Amino acid sequence: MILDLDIGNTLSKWRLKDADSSEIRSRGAVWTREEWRPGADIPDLDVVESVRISSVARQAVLARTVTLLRHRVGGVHVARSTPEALGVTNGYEEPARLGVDRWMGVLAGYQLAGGCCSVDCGSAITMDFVLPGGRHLGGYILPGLRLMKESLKLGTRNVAIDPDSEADELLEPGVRTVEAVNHGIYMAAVSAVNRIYSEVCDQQGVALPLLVTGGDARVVSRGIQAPHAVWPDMVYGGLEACFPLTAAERAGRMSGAPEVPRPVALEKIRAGLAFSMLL
Ligand SMILES: Nc1ncnc2c1ncn2[C@@H]1O[C@H](COP(=O)(O)OP(=O)(O)OP(=O)(O)O)[C@@H](O)[C@H]1O
Ligand SMILES: CC(C)(CO)[C@@H](O)C(=O)NCCC(=O)O
Ligand SMILES: [K+]
Repeated sequence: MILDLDIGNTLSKWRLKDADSSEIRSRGAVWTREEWRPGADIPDLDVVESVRISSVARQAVLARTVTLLRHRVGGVHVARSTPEALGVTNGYEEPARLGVDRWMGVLAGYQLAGGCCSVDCGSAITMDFVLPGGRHLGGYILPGLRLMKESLKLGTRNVAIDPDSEADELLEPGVRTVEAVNHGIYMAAVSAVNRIYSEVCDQQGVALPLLVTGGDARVVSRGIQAPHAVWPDMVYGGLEACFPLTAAERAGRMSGAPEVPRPVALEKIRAGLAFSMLL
């Protein structure tokens, strides 16, 4: 079995992948804490042959996790943000400072769709752009839905947006605090994603495929106007591409990769931007 780990600021996600059949056997999430330990909610390490890790937690958390795993597991692969990988050049002035979860998303997106915009709706919402040809431009970081809600300190943090809410319900003015906050932060997030996507496509003169991942991907997706695909395993896709271990991975296939819809014509994106400026 292969253990894939995506250690975020809030949650550490894991999945177990069968190295022979490439099937995902189990998955879960635990709070990111001081130390990552196998336990009731974490897989049994006895069945694990290799581990692949993407971590944006404090260095000490990663160091302890790796030390613990090296005692028990043969191959431990830790992803890093590098100046170049898999045909993509990192756009950051200091490439190592780009969050490795973003870098994994960019590499997975590029492998799947070529030039693209990758959006990760987690503790933070990040957007990254790669042009066809592989130049990563850099991106945007904004607070995620939960952080925006907590920062208001209105006692609404535990009332999450129902992921099944319709986008047009969330557009309406709220008539209770919880509703006003939920609708407000939702609009802040989706307006930013829609605007940034359109602006960058306009500036670069290319309509890019759009991919969305992260804990809040499903709800944010409902408000994204451009054609896009939700890919919950996008960060894991980057790990598969960087450290291919199975036959399918060596052939360039990433588990759970979605069909990516063709982007709308650039003229349509530009017309949308021009229209919103007129009002
Ligand atoms: N059980 C959960 N605990 C916390 N957040 C959850 C949970 N389920 C869904 N969410 C939502 O997922 C978001 C966190 O997404 P994700 O799991 O991608 O974060 P993360 O990996 O910790 O983020 P980051 O990588 O930025 O630290 C929160 O904003 C929250 O709204
Ligand atoms: C922005 C987050 C927190 C998103 O998980 C992560 O990618 C990170 O810690 N990045 C480092 C800063 C940067 O990417 O510029
Ligand atoms: K994340």
